[in-house]
Amino acid sequence: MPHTISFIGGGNMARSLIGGLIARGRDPKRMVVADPMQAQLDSLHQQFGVRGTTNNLEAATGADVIVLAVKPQEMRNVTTSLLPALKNRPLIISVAAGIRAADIHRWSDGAPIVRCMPNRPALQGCGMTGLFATTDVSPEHRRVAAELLSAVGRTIWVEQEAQMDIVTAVSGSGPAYFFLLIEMLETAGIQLGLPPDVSRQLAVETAYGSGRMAQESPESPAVLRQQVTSKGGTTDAALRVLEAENVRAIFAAAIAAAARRSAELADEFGGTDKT
Ligand SMILES: NC(=O)C1=CN([C@@H]2O[C@H](COP(=O)(O)OP(=O)(O)OC[C@H]3O[C@@H](n4cnc5c(N)ncnc54)[C@H](OP(=O)(O)O)[C@@H]3O)[C@@H](O)[C@H]2O)C=CC1
Ligand SMILES: O=C(O)[C@@H]1CCC=N1
Repeated sequence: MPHTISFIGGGNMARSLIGGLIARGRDPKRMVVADPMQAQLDSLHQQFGVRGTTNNLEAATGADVIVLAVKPQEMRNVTTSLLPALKNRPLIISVAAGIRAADIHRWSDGAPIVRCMPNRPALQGCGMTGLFATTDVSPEHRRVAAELLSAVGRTIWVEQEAQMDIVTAVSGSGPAYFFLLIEMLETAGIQLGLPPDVSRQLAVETAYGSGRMAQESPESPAVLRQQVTSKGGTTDAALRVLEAENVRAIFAAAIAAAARRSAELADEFGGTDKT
């Protein structure tokens, strides 16, 4: 019998996971979602047929797996409010940025915790999720968490919890960097004289094709880039501008800022535990 899953928080990330799981055959009747906004619950019900409630405790009671999909700021209150539902030791999966396993473990009175950092393309079944669990989490619970997230894309375990901050910066936030690049390509195309719909299509399909090629090709992204870049040609002209403007340093600083912010969120809204 597949697990019953309770989502606490029905926002963007929960929507991506619920939609991705249902599209890949999970039974919406074995899921429930809790959110304070009735409109949010109605929209999830309409789109995916999943039951909603504004009562977190009701949603969590009897679930085998509880996915905490609220903002890091809410994690402490939400977890402690679920305590009566945690007596049967359901698995807690946290997708919250930053918040450390030891803090959730403490707030939940010792529940097994797997931290997951998925990303929004989970909705399309092509998400990327980094997972981390402390050594006391059983192989069975690790398997359940990995299986759940594998249903909506690829998964990878990290060994050190601090690496989850870096996963968050690279792949959790990562879709936003690619969307920004798509926006910038689209805008540049329009400014140079293309109709907006033509420019949008060129930008989106180029991003899709490049991602697929990077995924499927045995070559590294650096080699694939070189294969597009004819000496003295158009790509070379563009890349020279990007390198001269220090695009690599800009991206390195941006991603470091995201990783730093993840660690800060843990300190601000978690506690002092560091593992
Ligand atoms: N968005 C993304 O791409 C990713 C997000 N994450 C993580 O997922 C978590 C959720 O992010 P995201 O989905 O973007 O945020 P959203 O704000 O879209 O979703 C959070 C939802 O939780 C609801 N909520 C607020 N308080 C409570 C409460 N006490 N009990 C139940 N539900 C509550 C919010 O309602 P209301 O709006 O009314 O406050 C909102 O609908 C975060 O911790 C984030 O770090 C991880 C990976 C990627
Ligand atoms: O921006 C955020 O904090 C969340 C975590 C990763 C993606 N969105």
